[in-house]
Amino acid sequence: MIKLEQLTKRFGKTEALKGLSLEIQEGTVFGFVGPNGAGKSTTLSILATLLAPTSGKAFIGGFEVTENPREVRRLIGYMPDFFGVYDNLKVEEYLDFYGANYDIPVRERKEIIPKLLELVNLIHKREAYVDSLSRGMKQRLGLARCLVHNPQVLILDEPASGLDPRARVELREILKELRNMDKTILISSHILPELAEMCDQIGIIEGGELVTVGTMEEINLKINEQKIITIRLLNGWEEVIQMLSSHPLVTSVRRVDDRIEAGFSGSDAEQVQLLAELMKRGYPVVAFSEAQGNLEEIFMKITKGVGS
Ligand SMILES: Nc1ncnc2c1ncn2[C@@H]1O[C@H](COP(=O)(O)OP(=O)(O)OP(=O)(O)O)[C@@H](O)[C@H]1O
Repeated sequence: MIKLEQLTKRFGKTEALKGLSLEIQEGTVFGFVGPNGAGKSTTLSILATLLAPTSGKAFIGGFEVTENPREVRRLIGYMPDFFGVYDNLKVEEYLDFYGANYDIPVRERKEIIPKLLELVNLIHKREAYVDSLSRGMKQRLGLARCLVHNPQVLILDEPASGLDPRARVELREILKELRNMDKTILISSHILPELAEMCDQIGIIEGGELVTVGTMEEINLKINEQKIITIRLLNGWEEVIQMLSSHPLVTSVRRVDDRIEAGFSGSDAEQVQLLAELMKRGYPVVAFSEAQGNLEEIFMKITKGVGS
């Protein structure tokens, strides 16, 4: 349903996307995760036909986004990460305005809009001014807006950002309903756990490149496979960093303040061996431990390690 082929995008000297390739099957809820500046919004804007790639191709439903933008726009509903201000527009009028933009006849709009407001739990706010809505309500209205023309594909840029836990649960429930309606949904976030429960598949992007793609189970496995070992020394930092860099089970090494953080893909026994090796060589190890962290922190460390 969605296909990216070697997509690149340059903004002057900044390479926002460096040859991104990805395929998303119909009916999938796909989570696009990465730290700030990873290239998520750039990718979604290209798919939404708002930005042209520097090279490469992007297809939705078989239509290439730069060659057939009109067909693509009919297929997609796009929710940007930023909401404008809508003085003096009521919730219902707001949706009616967007429906008119898609040339939906008045009679149909009168039928569709209450249904959409039911779907996003805003029917009780139909007469309220858009500006008076809470952030969570505005996000849900944004969702309703991109559903006005009944698109098959939804592209949602950071829809959960700035929402409190309850508003997030509500959003998740709506996405479940949309999934049951067989929509293909591409949703971005910089927080992995935020997407973990609602997505069938996750793609992690960093520095304009795809780091990994898989089901949440597969991603969890990868994360668990890789431990982060923290080492503190009295001295000899450079030598230890060099030794670790050439160690076959060490996947990344960096110095952070008064410690070294090393990505390690070995077993517990191999971890013991690594420590033994450091001791044997006489390095003054003050501390050697596995970094504790929640899913999010570990994810951030891994993406930093892989991207740099
Ligand atoms: N219009 C622009 N002009 C110049 N540089 C840009 C522009 N848009 C994006 N960039 C740069 O491209 C890179 C990717 O940005 P992008 O907004 O796609 O990242 P992101 O993953 O969506 O991050 P965030 O979560 O912060 O929105 C960044 O380095 C950003 O500064």
